Amino acid sequence: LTFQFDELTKYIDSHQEEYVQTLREWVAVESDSSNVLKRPDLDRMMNITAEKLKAMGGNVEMVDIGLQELPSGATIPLPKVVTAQFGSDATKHTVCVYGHVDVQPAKIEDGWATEPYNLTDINGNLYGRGASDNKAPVLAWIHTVQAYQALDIELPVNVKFVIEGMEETGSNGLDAMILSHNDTFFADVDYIMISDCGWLSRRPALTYGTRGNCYFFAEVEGPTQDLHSGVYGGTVIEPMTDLIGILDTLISPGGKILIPGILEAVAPLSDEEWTMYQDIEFDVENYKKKIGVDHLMYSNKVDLLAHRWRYPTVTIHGIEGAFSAPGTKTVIPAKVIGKFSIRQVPNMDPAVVEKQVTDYLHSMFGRRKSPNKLKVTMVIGAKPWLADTQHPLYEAGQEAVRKVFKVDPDMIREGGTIPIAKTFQDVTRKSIIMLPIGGFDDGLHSQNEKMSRYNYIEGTKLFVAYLHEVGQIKRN
Ligand SMILES: NCC(=O)N[C@@H](Cc1c[nH]cn1)C(=O)O
Ligand SMILES: [Zn+2]
Ligand SMILES: [Zn+2]
Repeated sequence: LTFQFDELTKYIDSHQEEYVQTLREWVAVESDSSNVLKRPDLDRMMNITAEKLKAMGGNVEMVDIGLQELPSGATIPLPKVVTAQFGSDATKHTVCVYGHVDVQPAKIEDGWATEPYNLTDINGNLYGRGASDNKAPVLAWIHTVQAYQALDIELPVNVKFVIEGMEETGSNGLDAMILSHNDTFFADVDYIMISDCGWLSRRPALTYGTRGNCYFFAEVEGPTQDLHSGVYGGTVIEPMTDLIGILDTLISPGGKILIPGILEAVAPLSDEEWTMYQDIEFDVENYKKKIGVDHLMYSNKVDLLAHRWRYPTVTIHGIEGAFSAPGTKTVIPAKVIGKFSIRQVPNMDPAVVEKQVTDYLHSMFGRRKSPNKLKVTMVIGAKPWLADTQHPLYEAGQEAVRKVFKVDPDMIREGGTIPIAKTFQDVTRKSIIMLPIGGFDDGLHSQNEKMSRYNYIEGTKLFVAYLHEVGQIKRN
């Protein structure tokens, strides 16, 4: 079978506007999985995804994954997971592409230069929430199959899809779905492909590790209702003061995690890793410029990469119930919920971390002798994932990158989390590769998230080439 790469890339180039228009339609759906009020939009996004795959002749199912329990105790249906299958030739490998079409929240008031849900092209950059994370990569995979179909070129592998709508909130319900479909949908899958991350620089990359994440709520409850801070201040032991006090014991100003046991679990950095990081092209000054800071926790490349990829960190995200609007409300909030997360790395175990954090916060709170009530809950416990870079999947990735971009890819890890990656690895026991097409400066989860046309279109070509390369891997 000769590989008709030129025909395929020409087809992709000539359909660029159509691909951008589809991305525009997808970005217009406010599929924010963290806000239950947006659930109808998220459900609509899952339907749009399923319809797109059906229109291409895929064998599509919308899998019911049960209910989501809300903090109030009420339940709502989780968005359905879309599965699809193209081809079932037993002589070929079967790959399964995983992606998500839910997004992080975004409001123009957060400081966006353009409407977050109106895809806006500025100098070849397509700005919009979810453009890079993860709608364009999912579409690039779909367009890959479509390009083969349109040119009547046989797919070199059978292609399956698993597209979910809860990734940004920890992939609720997906673990159980994978377990229950392991002997059916996943039985003939050979390899799993994920494109939900970005390059480190302008050089294309292959990703072989992600951090996990343990996300906590620390709720401090005091009076039965909010109080006037002048009338009651000085007499009441304030929940917010307690909360800030205990949150401040999590991490030192220099970035050292202060919770006993956490750092002890971390796999030490090997000499081999140190050398690998040393050889990676990473411009520290550029990195600082991109995020708009003069100083970082560390000044040298290896420390920075190691702390981005393979050491844990604590981030305090916000406080629910706190006064945060513009203006000067003089209130004592009655109940506040501190939200923080701890990125996980080998050999940390979320179940152990949950106990370490809960015990530690209760002991710090105990020292305050406060009459208020503290409740600590871990709401997400996602494990880290690490791949074998010597696997033929990675060789195939290198070959495909060379074919499309004429360079060797960086071999990188990702500081973010794909909560389901480790479950795929443990339950299906199939090899996984992460094949990013996002740019290093896409602003994921941030204001002005974007996907460049270049990455979107060349990324589609990369996937086309990659399927060919995977088709070449010898079958056992
Ligand atoms: N694109 C991957 C991504 O952004 N994943 C989220 C998943 C997550 C982890 N904890 C809560 N959500 C991330 O923040 O890494
Ligand atoms: Zn994502
Ligand atoms: Zn994300």
